[in-house]
Amino acid sequence: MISIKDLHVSYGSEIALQNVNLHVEKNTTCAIIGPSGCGKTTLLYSIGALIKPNEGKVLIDGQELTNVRKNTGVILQDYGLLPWKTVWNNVAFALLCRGFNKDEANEKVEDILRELGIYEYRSKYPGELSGGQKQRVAIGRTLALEPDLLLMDEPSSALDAMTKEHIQNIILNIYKRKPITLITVTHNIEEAAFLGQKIVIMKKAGIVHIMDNPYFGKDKLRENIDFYKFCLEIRKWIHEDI
Ligand SMILES: Nc1ncnc2c1ncn2[C@@H]1O[C@H](COP(=O)(O)OP(=O)(O)OP(=O)(O)O)[C@@H](O)[C@H]1O
Repeated sequence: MISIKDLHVSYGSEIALQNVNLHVEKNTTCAIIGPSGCGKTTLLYSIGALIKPNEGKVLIDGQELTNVRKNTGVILQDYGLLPWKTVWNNVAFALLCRGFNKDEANEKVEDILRELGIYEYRSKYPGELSGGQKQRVAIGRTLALEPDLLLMDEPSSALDAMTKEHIQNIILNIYKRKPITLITVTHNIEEAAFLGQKIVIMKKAGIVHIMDNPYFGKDKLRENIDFYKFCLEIRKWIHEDI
């Protein structure tokens, strides 16, 4: 479980987070949504220990977070792929750095590339891939390390509408097959409602509302009118003057 207590983060005189409190149960998903500059990325980075809070703390499974955890996977907006390595080697590299031997790494790389439907691109370089393919490689590279907590910053923001849905489906299916704790930062209301069991709505430097998502994981969600009504409820909270 993730437990965030009275978190405060400033960049110089800019207050990015103030008195933020949040609990996310183990192996559940949570989407963080809010306008640009409200502190979403700062909150995600605090959970990943990529930045240290000025005040307050983050506990993961009861342990106070003081350093980057081995079992936390992070997928950032720009994918972070190594342009001089092939798809195969981008994923393998992460495993070799983690201490897997070559045979173990190769076995895992093949499994994950097949699972994500990118095995056929294994010899290509990131520069030869579409945005959606790059994102799948980035997801594969992180998932190969079998994290128990996955943090994603705008996983589909750079993608067109169809590819966005495809990536969201892949993420949801991966979660359904093997639940881990999944935290997604997004600007996109549909993405939040699709990927978040819990929807955290932020406004300038704080959380203004938390919603449980009764539609999470349901079949044919995008054909369900109630799903879009739920999206409208989220929208009201984002646009409400508080
Ligand atoms: N390195 C930094 N130095 C100074 N100010 C920063 C830095 N990073 C973020 N900020 C400021 O902190 C506030 C929160 O930024 P953050 O990136 O967390 O917001 P966000 O909600 O993720 O924004 P976006 O949706 O545009 O990515 C903003 O006002 C931003 O300008």
